[in-house]
Amino acid sequence: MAVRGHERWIARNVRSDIADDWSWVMGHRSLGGNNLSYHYSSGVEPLKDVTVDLTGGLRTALLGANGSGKTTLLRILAGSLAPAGGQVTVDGVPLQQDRRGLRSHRQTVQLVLQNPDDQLFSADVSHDIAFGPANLGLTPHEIMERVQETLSLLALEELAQRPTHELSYGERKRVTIAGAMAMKPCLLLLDEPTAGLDPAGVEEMFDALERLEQSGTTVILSTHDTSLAFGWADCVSVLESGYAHQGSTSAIFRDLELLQRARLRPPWPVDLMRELTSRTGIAEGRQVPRNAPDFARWIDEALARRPTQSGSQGGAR
Ligand SMILES: Nc1ncnc2c1ncn2[C@@H]1O[C@H](COP(=O)(O)OP(=O)(O)OP(=O)(O)O)[C@@H](O)[C@H]1O
Repeated sequence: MAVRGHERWIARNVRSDIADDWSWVMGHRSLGGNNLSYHYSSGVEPLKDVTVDLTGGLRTALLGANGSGKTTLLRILAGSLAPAGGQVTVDGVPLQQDRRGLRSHRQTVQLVLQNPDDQLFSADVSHDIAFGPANLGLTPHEIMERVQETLSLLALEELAQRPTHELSYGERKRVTIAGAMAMKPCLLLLDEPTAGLDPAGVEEMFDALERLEQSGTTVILSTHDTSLAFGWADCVSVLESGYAHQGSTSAIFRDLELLQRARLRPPWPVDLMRELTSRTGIAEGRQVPRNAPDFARWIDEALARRPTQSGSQGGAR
């Protein structure tokens, strides 16, 4: 069976130890949404009363089924859509929905939409990445520096001169992230960044996201892939019937009723743990391992602890 790209990435990089200890988070900007509501002119009301807290330095996954309002919420948080009710805040300060407030907000928060073709404007990759910085009034030298920095951060150097319309879907997705990153935002909101990517593309995407995080950017992504969120995120916000349910990743994925209501499947490690518990009698109650190598270690330990027929502790092998 092919190993999916993000699972390979998670196996190498997951930070499962910090899910319930957020005390290390310092020096980042935080984004909040308080009691947000929104309705389209068609009458559809995807957000009724949504409160989310996107803490700087933490990986947050926004989860929800198709049509649950993920894109709508991200657009409101990024300032590209004004909420019907409620407030967006940065470090607790309400966003002013006027020209000045929104301009400054977009330097702090950048949104990358799901479809790259909605955000590619220029003929070639370098010009596209330069588009945002040029609008900030930077000098040509500063713009060039930002383009080079971003190309290298996202491992896109070889594509620098390529026409955007010739790029593959995955390459176009990385270029749109590069365009957002060139604005040097504190928070990067990604709408379904892995949708449509093959396993290698997903792995490259997560490698790139990790480099962004190392450069001090907080990444928030939306997805309906619960296994991806379980392996990657520190905390999770689930959109369901116009409301958000937020908590640490381990707490949210313990709530199987919530997942069912939200029309989401439990992540594979949660499913596997339940299956193993019911078949082998190994007691649940500990944190579910987040990836395959952790799972294998946990099984080895559990088998070693099992009493043998002679009454002594058994060995796994
Ligand atoms: N421009 C629009 N006009 C009218 N209704 C819209 C518009 N955009 C979205 N909607 C509706 O709002 C609801 C939420 O859409 P949204 O795109 O925010 O959901 P989503 O969770 O991102 O979905 P998906 O996972 O399918 O991308 C859907 O019912 C959708 O049909």
